[in-house]
Amino acid sequence: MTRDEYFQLKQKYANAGFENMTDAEMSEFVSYSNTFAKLLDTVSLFGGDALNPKPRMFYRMKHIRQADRSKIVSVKSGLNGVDGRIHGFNKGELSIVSGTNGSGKSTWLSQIALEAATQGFSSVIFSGELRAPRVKEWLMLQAAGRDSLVQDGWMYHVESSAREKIENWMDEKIYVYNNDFGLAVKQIMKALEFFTLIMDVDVIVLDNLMSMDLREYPGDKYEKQTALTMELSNFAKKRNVHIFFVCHPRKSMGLLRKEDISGTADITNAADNVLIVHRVNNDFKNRTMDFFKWKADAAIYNCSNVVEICKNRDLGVQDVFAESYFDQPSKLFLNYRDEYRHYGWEPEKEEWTGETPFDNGKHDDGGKAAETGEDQGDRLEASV
Ligand SMILES: Nc1ncnc2c1ncn2[C@@H]1O[C@H](COP(=O)(O)OP(=O)(O)OP(=O)(O)O)[C@@H](O)[C@H]1O
Repeated sequence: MTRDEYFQLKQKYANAGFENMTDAEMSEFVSYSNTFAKLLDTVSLFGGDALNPKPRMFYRMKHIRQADRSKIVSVKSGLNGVDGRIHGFNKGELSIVSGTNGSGKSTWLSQIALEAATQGFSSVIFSGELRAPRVKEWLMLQAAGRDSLVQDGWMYHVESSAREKIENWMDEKIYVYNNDFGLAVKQIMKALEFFTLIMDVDVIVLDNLMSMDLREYPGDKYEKQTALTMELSNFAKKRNVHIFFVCHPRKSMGLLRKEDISGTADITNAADNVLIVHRVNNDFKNRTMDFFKWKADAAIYNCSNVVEICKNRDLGVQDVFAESYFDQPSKLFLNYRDEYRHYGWEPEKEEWTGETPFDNGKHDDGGKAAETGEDQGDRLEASV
């Protein structure tokens, strides 16, 4: 069949109704369909052929490779209640992190950069509100952990012997954007594009939407925010990084829900994960008792911060509350009160288990056993 014949037949049958076809037309149609089916296999209608590869605009089923979950690279947060349920944060995806002022968003994300570094991933942090020295100080305290801090009045400092080791270890693993280069979002995106092209970057923390200057984007406030979120989602895929994007809520009172996150629903729709960091204070207790009908003695109220998974596109997880215990001196989110989080700057050391020949080997963790992975997640849901 020539090209012209093919197009003539295609035209002829484009709007053909089977009921009006003669036998001759029907057999012509059948042979056309057969030819067409062969054409699909040989001609580059749905993408290129071996000699002339082109991206396919539409896939046929047999062209679609089976998803291989073993190829997904994910960064663990270190919080068992989160990692146990969503198996970490996949590269190529976007997470929105929200929470009221002071709930611990920046603190947790700074810790994730350390967790990532310990797993061999590198991160870039944009902090619109904290200057680079402050970002570094928080990272230093967290990396040092309780055992390598010295108290000075109400302040804590990293022991001088640990300081240099931590600094050297973090040096090419965690980068901080210099705000002097501007907070205009186009400039930040250009800088990230350039940086991720020349350096291996796995995680980007953008803290936060409100501190970015969106004036260069068209449209009203909400359209600008939506445009940025879509751009971040595409950027994460294109550059194969995981982006944590901090978005404040629209309201400052009441129990924060996914719908209260700033901007329109487009922001959370575009994200692969939506997480809310809550601080477990009296307000949180009262409002969750009211909203979820949790009991006053629910185990979740023993912890200090909760990370709520509101949306997880990959595994469909939602309504999971991951408990954490905030360690004030080191600013670490811990899985249980006396946990020792180990970061890559120091050699692995045996964690103190509290076991002596005379006790029953239990941690002082508010009555809960230390657990990891799935078990922890299951327990958390059961505990409220
Ligand atoms: N449960 C807690 N108990 C005591 N202090 C905490 C707790 N959680 C976080 N903090 C501390 O509160 C301060 C504010 O935390 P952080 O900046 O991480 O909050 P945030 O949610 O990012 O706030 P913002 O929305 O204002 O940027 C930090 O010094 C942090 O270490």
